[in-house]
Amino acid sequence: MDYQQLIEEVYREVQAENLKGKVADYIPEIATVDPNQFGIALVDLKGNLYGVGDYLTPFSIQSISKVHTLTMVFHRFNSKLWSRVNVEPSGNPFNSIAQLEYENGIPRNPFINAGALVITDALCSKFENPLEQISAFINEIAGCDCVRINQAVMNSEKNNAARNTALAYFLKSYNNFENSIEEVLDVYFSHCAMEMSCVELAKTFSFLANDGYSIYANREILSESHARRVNALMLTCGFYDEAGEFAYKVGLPGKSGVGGGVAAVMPHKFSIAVWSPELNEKGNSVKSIRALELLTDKLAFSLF
Ligand SMILES: NC(=O)CC[C@H](N)C(=O)O
Repeated sequence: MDYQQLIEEVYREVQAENLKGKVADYIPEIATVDPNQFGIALVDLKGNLYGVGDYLTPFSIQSISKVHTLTMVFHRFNSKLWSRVNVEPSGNPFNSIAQLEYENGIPRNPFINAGALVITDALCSKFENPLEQISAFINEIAGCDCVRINQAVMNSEKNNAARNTALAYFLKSYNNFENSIEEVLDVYFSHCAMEMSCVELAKTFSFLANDGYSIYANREILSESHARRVNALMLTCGFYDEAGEFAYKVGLPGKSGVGGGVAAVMPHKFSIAVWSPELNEKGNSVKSIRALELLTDKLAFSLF
């Protein structure tokens, strides 16, 4: 399969469809990006890179960083941490608070905001400088010094933090929060405000297509069985209340962010990152999802 030709074809067809959505505006700084940008990068397991469109332009990875932070604590899978967060799809918006109350402060999964806050809290308990550790980890698995935290995006989210702050207090009221709320939120907003290009992001997901082994870090990042579990979580929970539709249409484990990025993996073949800022009403990028749907259609295979 000629991957370059494949992604160019997908790119052209998606552009011709002229799909429309809405750039996330609850983080005002994100709303300032040019909505017409669109890029695709694919990285195979030998490290060959393929790209089209704005695949070298950095963008805000937002919730996609929740896969990286989860990976950093995953070896504690059998430990106490996993009584603090579940592994079930939520069927609710990413920032929903309702479910947290009737499930006694245990978030449904690590990818909704409440669950990701628990993971960031665990990183704050584990490390003296959690943000430095997160950046160093992502740089290592990307094989380059590519992580940049966009301070304007970070401040913009911090100044519009009512919902996430409420979630954190709610977790605390159920004793499911160990550190200071301000500290954890700062680390959370900062890792969400990391910027990367499609090609850098695809590299950071490569280990998940490769049974947990990173060809960039030259080491096992997760055991094969843990890598499979992170992929299972992405498949069932990576797109919030659109996870079922993504599995149905695309059939790959993936994770979206409100910056318009989607990263996905085809186990044993490649990782891919697609970016386009306009989102549907579920907070997922319209063009990125359509591109991945066309891609697996043309490849005529997915996980299934
Ligand atoms: N889905 C997302 O990308 C949401 C991330 C964003 N930083 C938030 O907490 O709201």
